[in-house]
Amino acid sequence: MTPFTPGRLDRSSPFYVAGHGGLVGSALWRKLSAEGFTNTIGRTSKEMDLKDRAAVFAFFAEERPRYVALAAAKVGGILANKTYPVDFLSENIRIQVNVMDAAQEYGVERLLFLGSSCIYPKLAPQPLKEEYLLTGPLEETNDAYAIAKISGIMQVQAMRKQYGLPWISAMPTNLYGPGDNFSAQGSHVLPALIRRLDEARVRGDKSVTNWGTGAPRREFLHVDDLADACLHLLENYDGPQHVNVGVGADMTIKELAGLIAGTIGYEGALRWDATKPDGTPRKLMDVGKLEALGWTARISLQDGIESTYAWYRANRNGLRD
Ligand SMILES: NC(=O)C1=CN([C@@H]2O[C@H](COP(=O)(O)OP(=O)(O)OC[C@H]3O[C@@H](n4cnc5c(N)ncnc54)[C@H](OP(=O)(O)O)[C@@H]3O)[C@@H](O)[C@H]2O)C=CC1
Ligand SMILES: C[C@H]1O[C@H](OP(=O)(O)OP(=O)(O)OC[C@H]2O[C@@H](n3cnc4c(=O)[nH]c(N)nc43)[C@H](O)[C@@H]2O)[C@@H](O)[C@@H](O)C1=O
Repeated sequence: MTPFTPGRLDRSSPFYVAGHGGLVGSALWRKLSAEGFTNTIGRTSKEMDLKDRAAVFAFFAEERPRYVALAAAKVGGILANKTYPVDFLSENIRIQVNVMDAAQEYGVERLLFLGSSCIYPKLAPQPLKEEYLLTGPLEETNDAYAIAKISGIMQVQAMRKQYGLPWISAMPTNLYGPGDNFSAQGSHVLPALIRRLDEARVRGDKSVTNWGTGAPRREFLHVDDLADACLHLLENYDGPQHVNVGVGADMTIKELAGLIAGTIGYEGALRWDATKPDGTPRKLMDVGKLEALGWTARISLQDGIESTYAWYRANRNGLRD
């Protein structure tokens, strides 16, 4: 078989963005539009439930996408993952299996699967290198989700082995940006803090209480940088190993809360509720592989928080619960 050489994607070929209405999918959609893609396809979960295998096969038979970005998933923060492990395992596995099986059946040329940094062992050495996958036990608050994501990486690798398909996987660190989920219970920490601290500022509260000890360290990547990295990978990378996507720097949750409070002008005290889970102590990506492929993040955390806060203020009345 002739080895596949990645290169520029054809701008007029059908490109299906699974999950095009979500945080990542909508950023990918913006990126593809800005790059001149003219045949981008999306379906909401109401229009097509990706858990419905027959519907997914019918869609691929009809639309015949040449490229696919798999950014549809059941996604949530630490509490949602801890509370609903069955949903995070079962829904994600079904979505991935249906989309990838149909993509194989209908000859999709390039597919990018999106996983998450939670695939790595809870106590893996830092920074997290791609080869640390499956070297130790997972973090308990999101092990079901992580197993679903690991099975997605495996499915991509299996498609490569069995059918010679040049499909790839990317593992983003914690993401944020316009279109994020700002719900009180289900969201990730960065949007949760923007909302909580802004509401406290408006009410004039003297203090706010956040989850956990504030000691865990996390890395935050703006979703527009992620979308840029996804297209870069599709045009410049082919290989069985997943590729980390991050900025290569992290901070404590306490530091993040201080940064957000400063940005939005909240001057009250920040308190911590240690009865809530901390999750994994640290998740810092080694981004050496991606840098060697010629990509680095561009949006600073300060700029990203400012623009995300502006987006939140402009859209907060119509947000999902
Ligand atoms: N957010 C983060 O911090 C991180 C995210 N990721 C990964 O990025 C990807 C996208 O996440 P993100 O954009 O944040 O998630 P969102 O929750 O913002 O978006 C999820 C998308 O998936 C779609 N979807 C979910 N279930 C179904 C279904 N049964 N049928 C059809 N569509 C469905 C939703 O469609 P609809 O809105 O129409 O229901 C929505 O468009 C995921 O794979 C996630 O694991 C990785 C690392 C960090
Ligand atoms: C992307 C990633 O996201 C999840 O893992 P996580 O990194 O632990 O994500 P998180 O953003 O929810 O929490 C980060 C830290 O922040 C603390 N924290 C404080 N206050 C709030 C708060 O108000 N909300 C939330 N959610 N966390 C808070 C919280 O206690 C924790 O210490 C998984 O879905 C996982 O599967 C995954 O892939």
